[in-house]
Amino acid sequence: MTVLKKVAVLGGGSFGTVIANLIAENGYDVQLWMRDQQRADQLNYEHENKRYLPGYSLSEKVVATSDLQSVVQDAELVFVSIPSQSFRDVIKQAKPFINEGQMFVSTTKGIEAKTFSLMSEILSEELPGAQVGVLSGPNLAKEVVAKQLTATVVASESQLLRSSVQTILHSSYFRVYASSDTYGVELGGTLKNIYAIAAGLSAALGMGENTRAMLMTRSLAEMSRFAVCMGANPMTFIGLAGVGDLIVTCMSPLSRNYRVGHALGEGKTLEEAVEALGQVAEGVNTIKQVKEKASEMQVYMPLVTGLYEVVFNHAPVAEVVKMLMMNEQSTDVEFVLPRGDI
Ligand SMILES: NC(=O)C1=CN([C@@H]2O[C@H](COP(=O)(O)OP(=O)(O)OC[C@H]3O[C@@H](n4cnc5c(N)ncnc54)[C@H](O)[C@@H]3O)[C@@H](O)[C@H]2O)C=CC1
Ligand SMILES: O=C(CO)COP(=O)(O)O
Repeated sequence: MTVLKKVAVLGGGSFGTVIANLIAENGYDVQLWMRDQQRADQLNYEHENKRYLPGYSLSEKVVATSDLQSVVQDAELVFVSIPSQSFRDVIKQAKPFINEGQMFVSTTKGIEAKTFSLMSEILSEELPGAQVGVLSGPNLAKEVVAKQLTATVVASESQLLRSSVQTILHSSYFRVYASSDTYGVELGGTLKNIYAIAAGLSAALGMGENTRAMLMTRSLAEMSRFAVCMGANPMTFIGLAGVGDLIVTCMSPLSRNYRVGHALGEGKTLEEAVEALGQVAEGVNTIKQVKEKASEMQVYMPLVTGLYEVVFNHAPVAEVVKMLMMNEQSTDVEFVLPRGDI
């Protein structure tokens, strides 16, 4: 069994706090890096993250600080829960204190603008001597901290990293499966955010459950088609990090992406919807990045294209829906396996 002496989490938002708490509840000391020392002091004193997880009491073994060096230096395992657009910046700040062989696990479900890099790629680029992995699955932060039975996937080429993460996170209510398809697991968690926005939007417009089932199933087909073109294993998409996470975020008002979509459906502007949320909704940026990449790679993604028109070009939903429902049917084959031409 892996014995870890020092474990750290970067990012004191909803999910970083949840990961730190899972580790602490398993009996390990864990340091949580937050950029604001006042908030760190408050968390240490009250054992609660008042801003992101109000009302949930945290283990006393979670120790928060804004001193990045003391958190990452000599930590064998570091989880990174920083929103995608700040991720590289934080890793660059941490870089001077990092040594060869440390393990880094991203829990972030987004894509860096301009580079189309996923977070594991940023980690490998910035920290060439590190062992890199990702954690993804249907893991709504508030349900995990409430100890609802949950499963997730750790993916990495490193067997040591996979088993270390399983050891440190696994508990009676949190089950950790392992995968070697890092890219597929990470892409699944990232792409589903797009469709959660569409699901929230359709719910606010009063669309029915047949519609939601169609949307989710065709979303899975569309994201799998894209992922295969990008080199991921399509089988990953029928697992927790694919369809599992798609289900939870398209069904739950706890999902921030779903809530952004819902607010748009209620007539709010994108700016108002994001502002009211006060937390990260990665899917908003992901729509843009995936739409661009899909046209570059010539991948057919009608849902992404339609949602882009609604969210960024103010296209009327009714027109986009009509276009989606009425377009040329002769090419509609539900799926063709095993090449992944889904
Ligand atoms: N909340 C959830 O249920 C889950 C979230 N995730 C993913 O985890 C990532 C983080 O999400 P959440 O923690 O939920 O977001 P959040 O919005 O709750 O918190 C974000 C945290 O990052 C910090 N942050 C932002 N920019 C920073 C910077 N430049 N330097 C230092 N800290 C910075 C903020 O201060 C805040 O503490 C996202 O990619 C999300 O998709 C993954 C699984 C579940
Ligand atoms: O990824 C998540 C659950 O698995 C959280 O989704 P949101 O970022 O939409 O809240």
